[in-house]
Amino acid sequence: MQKVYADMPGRLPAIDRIHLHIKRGEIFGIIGHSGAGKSTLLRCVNLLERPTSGTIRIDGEEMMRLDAKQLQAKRRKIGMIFQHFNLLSSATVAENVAFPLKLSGMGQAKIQARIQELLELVGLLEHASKYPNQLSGGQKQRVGIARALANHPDILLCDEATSALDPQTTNAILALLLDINHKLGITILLITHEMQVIRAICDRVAVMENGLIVETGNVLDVFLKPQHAVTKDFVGQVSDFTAQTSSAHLDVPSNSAAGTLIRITYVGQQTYEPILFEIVKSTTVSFAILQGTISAMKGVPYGQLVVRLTGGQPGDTELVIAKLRQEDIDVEVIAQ
Ligand SMILES: Nc1ncnc2c1ncn2[C@@H]1O[C@H](COP(=O)(O)OP(=O)(O)OP(=O)(O)O)[C@@H](O)[C@H]1O
Repeated sequence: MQKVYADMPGRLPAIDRIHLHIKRGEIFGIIGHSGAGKSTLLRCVNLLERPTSGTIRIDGEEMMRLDAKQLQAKRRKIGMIFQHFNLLSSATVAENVAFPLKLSGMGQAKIQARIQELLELVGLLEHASKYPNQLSGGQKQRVGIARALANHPDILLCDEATSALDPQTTNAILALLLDINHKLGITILLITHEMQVIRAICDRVAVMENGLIVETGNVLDVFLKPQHAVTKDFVGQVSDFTAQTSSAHLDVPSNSAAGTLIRITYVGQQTYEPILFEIVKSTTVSFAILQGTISAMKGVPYGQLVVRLTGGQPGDTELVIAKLRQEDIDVEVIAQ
């Protein structure tokens, strides 16, 4: 898929060569710096922007082939939330949520019942008759979410939904999105420039630069083995360790040059087990931990250690590495 804006002749396409398949029920994140093309890509999904070439298929249906009425019906099944919430300031919370329900022709009694359900889901029942300017940013986004979910969409598009919020409120909104994904099975496609948003709730991620997707994969893989420079930069935002690949970048004392330098990556339960210690103990090798972190990705703990292995009988270092790998631990030899 490609999008060239009409008023940008001679310039690069806003997005180009996009091939993306998003699975039903997953939370998919698109990350990129300002101008990378994230908003354009997101807005192409529900045809708020029409791609210049290519197709968008949702549930097997080609969006570009729908007539106006069919498109309207399809859009009801695609909710959207925004960075600046886009609420009607002269309408109460309940009226904001009622808006899409009225558009879809629902009767008054049903609308009232649905508003109750939605406000309960987002934790705003007691604020139903307040106006947006009486709410905090987080509460406004909850109204945005309730409104987006009003017509039972299959897909929720999130356009920098937490970028205007403080870190604590961001976490609460991300937790709500995760909860909605679990409870309703709704597919979430979000764009962000914050890697911590990706780490907190996404299953898969695509990294964009200059209108192109430069890297895509499972969040865990992308975090632990970022390939592209932009991805490494984003991963560095949220990691205590950075994805250095050579010992030259590590803060290693110069008098510790001997031995083998390895990076060990643990995921899940392994993170809490003394596997390295147990394996080294069975040999004559010594080890020193030079860097280490433990973090969590969508609730799954993961950790990395940079370790120098020294001494031992010939072949012992190789044995330690082989045994670690047998335990399904990822080992990268950084320097020997
Ligand atoms: N309506 C428009 N008309 C012309 N050019 C546009 C339009 N919208 C976006 N662009 C251009 O397309 C490119 C991609 O912009 P886009 O807003 O999709 O990126 P983004 O990654 O979402 O950035 P940001 O995070 O700053 O919103 C930019 O060069 C931008 O100037």
